[in-house]
Amino acid sequence: MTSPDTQGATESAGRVSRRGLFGLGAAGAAVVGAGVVAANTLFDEPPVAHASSTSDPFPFYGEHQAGIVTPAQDRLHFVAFDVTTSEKAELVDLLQEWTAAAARLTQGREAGAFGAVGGAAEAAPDDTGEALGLPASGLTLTIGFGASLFDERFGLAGKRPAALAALPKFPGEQLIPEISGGDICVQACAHDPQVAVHAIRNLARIGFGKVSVRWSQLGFGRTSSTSRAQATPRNLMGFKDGTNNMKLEDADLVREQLWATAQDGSAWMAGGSYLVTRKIRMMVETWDRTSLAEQEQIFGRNKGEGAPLGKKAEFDLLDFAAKGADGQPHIKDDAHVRLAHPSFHGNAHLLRRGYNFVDGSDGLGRLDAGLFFIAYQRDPRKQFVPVQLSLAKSDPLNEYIKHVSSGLFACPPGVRDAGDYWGRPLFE
Ligand SMILES: C=CC1=C(C)c2cc3[nH]c(cc4nc(cc5[nH]c(cc1n2)c(C)c5CCC(=O)O)C(CCC(=O)O)=C4C)c(C)c3C=C
Ligand SMILES: [Fe+2]
Repeated sequence: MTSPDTQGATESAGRVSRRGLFGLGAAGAAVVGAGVVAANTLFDEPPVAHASSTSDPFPFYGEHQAGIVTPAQDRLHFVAFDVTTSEKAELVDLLQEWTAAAARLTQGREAGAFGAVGGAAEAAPDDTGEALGLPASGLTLTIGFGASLFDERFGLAGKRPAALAALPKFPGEQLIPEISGGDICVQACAHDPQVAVHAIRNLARIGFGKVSVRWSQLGFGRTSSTSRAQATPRNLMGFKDGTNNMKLEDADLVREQLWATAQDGSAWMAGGSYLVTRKIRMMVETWDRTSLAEQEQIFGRNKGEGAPLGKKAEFDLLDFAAKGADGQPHIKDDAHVRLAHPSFHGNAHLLRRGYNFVDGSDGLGRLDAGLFFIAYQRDPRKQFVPVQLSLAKSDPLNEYIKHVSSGLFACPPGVRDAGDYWGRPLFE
């Protein structure tokens, strides 16, 4: 683990981060100005293994992409791109450029070797500059490929994984096509919103002429824990969300239910995972006029502790058979946690990693707010789909929510080292 102090020491020993650049003073700045190449070679230093504070970096290289089991950060900028070039070689070039930029950005460095102020005055800077002086802030960048990328344009049709099958139409959903789907997505998570936005902005800048932004979403206040070391946060309905989530410590579950394998049918996805996004708008004004008892019955947990109804503590086990003095089950048959529970879906788990969103108000005095639901899994056909079918059919929560956007992406395995790039096994 690297404490802020030891990280500072590493910087003075040679690593040039955005923070280091500003700590160098005039003499150091002159060295950086003359030494763009030097800054680039220093970049090969191994990253720290774990982030110990909210400013530290997470490793970029590894078997799996960061941003999946990584303890969920507080902020999100999610973007979906459409690919506009029809040249496969240009797409591969872009993925290589993006990977190099992502490797730098996630370590708290600028997007390009020259940076916001180190290049020629006549050229546009290769970093936009708004993160100068900011640390890595736990930034992770996670890429995914949508089903539409596997059409005829790039000769990938034969490599489309069966698990990337279109999601069925769910009862009640009101999807807006313009904010759904996309050829490529990038999920940026960080503890500082400026760092997440900076990363996506620079990837979009690098992609100019090859991709265009289809839609994007900002999120705040993670609505899940992905590690037992994290406290369970609350969603905008005021309930603890993420209690029974898959956690990185659940090694067997993570291996069985999160990571795709070559035996699943698409060798290039081995070590990857499938991502489902759903923008779910909440009618918060209606919810806020609903009694506490009804709110708790809808979820099947109490609002204060997050405990299962009939139990006391948050992590007490759900008991769907337990009945109260009135002979009725504490947790109703249509409670959200019962409908979504793995035991009713062939032991199907999800790794939920969603965020709250508030996109201002809707012009009628109502908050345009809700949950940007994110879930990773090994096969959405066996995991997200059955759970969501059951929720869409019977969940009383539906009176207060509306699904307005949907995305499904195949997130490839991690980038192994500086010679590798996002999606290489797919394109080779
Ligand atoms: C299809 C998957 C799911 C969608 C969509 C979904 C929407 C949604 N959920 C909440 C709030 C809570 N969900 C909770 C538990 C929970 N939810 C899902 C799946 C979906 N939720 C699962 C698999 C579970 C875990 C069930 C279990 O095993 O116990 C909870 C309880 C706390 C927790 O365990 O996380 C809350 C609260 C909202 C508000 C929402 C849509 C807006
Ligand atoms: Fe849920």
